[in-house]
Amino acid sequence: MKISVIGTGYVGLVTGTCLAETGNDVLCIDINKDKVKQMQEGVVPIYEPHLDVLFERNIKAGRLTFSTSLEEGVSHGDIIFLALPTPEDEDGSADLSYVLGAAKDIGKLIKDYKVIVDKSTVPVGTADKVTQVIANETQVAFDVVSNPEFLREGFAVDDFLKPERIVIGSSSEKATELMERLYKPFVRSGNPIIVMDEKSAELTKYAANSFLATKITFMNEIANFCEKVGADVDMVRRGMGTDSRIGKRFLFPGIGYGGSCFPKDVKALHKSGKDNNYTFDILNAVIQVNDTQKTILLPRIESYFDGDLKGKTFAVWGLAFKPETDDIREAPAIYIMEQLLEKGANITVFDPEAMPNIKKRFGNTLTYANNMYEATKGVDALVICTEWSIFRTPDFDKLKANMSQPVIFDGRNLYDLKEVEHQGFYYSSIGRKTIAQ
Ligand SMILES: NC(=O)C1=CN([C@@H]2O[C@H](COP(=O)(O)OP(=O)(O)OC[C@H]3O[C@@H](n4cnc5c(N)ncnc54)[C@H](O)[C@@H]3O)[C@@H](O)[C@H]2O)C=CC1
Ligand SMILES: O=C(O)[C@H]1O[C@H](OP(=O)(O)OP(=O)(O)OC[C@H]2O[C@@H](n3ccc(=O)[nH]c3=O)[C@H](O)[C@@H]2O)[C@H](O)[C@@H](O)[C@@H]1O
Repeated sequence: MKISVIGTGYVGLVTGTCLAETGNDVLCIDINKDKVKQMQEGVVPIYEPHLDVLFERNIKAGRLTFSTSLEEGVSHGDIIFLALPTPEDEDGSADLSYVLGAAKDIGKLIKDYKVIVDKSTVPVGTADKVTQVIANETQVAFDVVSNPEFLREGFAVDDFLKPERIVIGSSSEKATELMERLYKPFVRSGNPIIVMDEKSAELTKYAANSFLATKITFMNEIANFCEKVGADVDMVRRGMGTDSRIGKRFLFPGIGYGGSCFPKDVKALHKSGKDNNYTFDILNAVIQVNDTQKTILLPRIESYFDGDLKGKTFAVWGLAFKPETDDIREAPAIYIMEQLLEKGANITVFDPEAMPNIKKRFGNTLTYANNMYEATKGVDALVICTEWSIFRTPDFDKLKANMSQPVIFDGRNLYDLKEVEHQGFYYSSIGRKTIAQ
């Protein structure tokens, strides 16, 4: 099939590449000229495991091409995916200007029947709005489908190629048939394509993300309570997670959820509630608890150093909002580092992939190390913000030799308490007892 993808961020790029992988002729459109040039030269503009192999293969096969021209995009695809940003607006709602702006332009350019697919995460009612905006510009027949994306950064290719489910919100038989045909190669494992109305599909996406954010937040609160009463959240997590009704995943406490989606999507659903005369009390609490959780290590760090961080030096390991990505959007590390800098501390950072993005944001206010050990030379404490595998089994002797004090504040519970105690570290983590030497 001929496919166009408008917007080549995470979702657009993965969607386009994976659809080319199953033999479709895919044209990806982006307004960012530099990005398009880079992609035309065969360079993947983001770090995402396994994407480069598929990307290269499909470009070579001529199935994956790039352009800045929306006109070309509208003429090329029988199915046109909108994978455009829906960032948080000032009032917490999803900013639909990219999606509706593109819809209007598509309306002006459309010459024959097309299926326009909302891949972006959008509030209930957006498919209707997109339909209206296009219909205002053209007499040509078209259908609008809601097809939310559930991929996770770091596992995006696998999630797209082997999805647990595909949700299609459509009230047109013709469009539904085309979408089912397009996705057929991805459901060979027996996972379902769930067809529903557009509004339910739109809400499914917000409900899924908000539920997962709530699950994490609940565990963060349990972790905080564990510290008050002397319980160990790792044990509680294991005890709970073996109940299949609860499940083992997304129960890991830490320094709050971040990323480009959970924070904005929880707020957008909360705001959607307000707009429809419904108060999501639970989401209100989730937003507040997560805001506090992001900087929960700070009072501990301050208290350890008797309230004076001026001139103290810290190593920060992990800057991305989670491992296996270079994405720093809403990364807890950012909030912690901003506050440490404000209090006069010096920081040396290391992350396997996110250093260039952090450099763009923090410039020379930070020192950038070439590896995890270099970051710890002469520091008063190590702060861990992301659970990259490389941080999980460090050489503790080397760390002790490098650091001016053996002190670790761990926002991701990477180490076994007995081991760090044995190694002679002061160790503060989340929801577990503090090891004080
Ligand atoms: N990042 C993720 O893991 C996931 C994101 N989503 C949703 O997918 C949507 C897109 O998210 P990301 O891919 O992260 O976005 P992104 O912000 O990484 O990329 C968006 C791309 O669209 C381009 N763009 C902006 N305006 C354009 C226009 N008028 N024409 C052509 N290109 C244009 C930008 O240059 C950029 O390359 C959002 O609604 C997001 O909530 C859904 C599931 C996963
Ligand atoms: O809509 C989206 O953009 C995507 O949002 C999330 O994917 P992603 O943001 O890539 O990352 P997750 O693995 O879900 O992690 C999100 C945040 O939660 C945190 N988290 C996750 C799991 C956990 O147990 N504890 C925890 O604190 C992570 O550190 C991270 O900051 C969802 O998992 C995807 O299904 C969804 O498509």
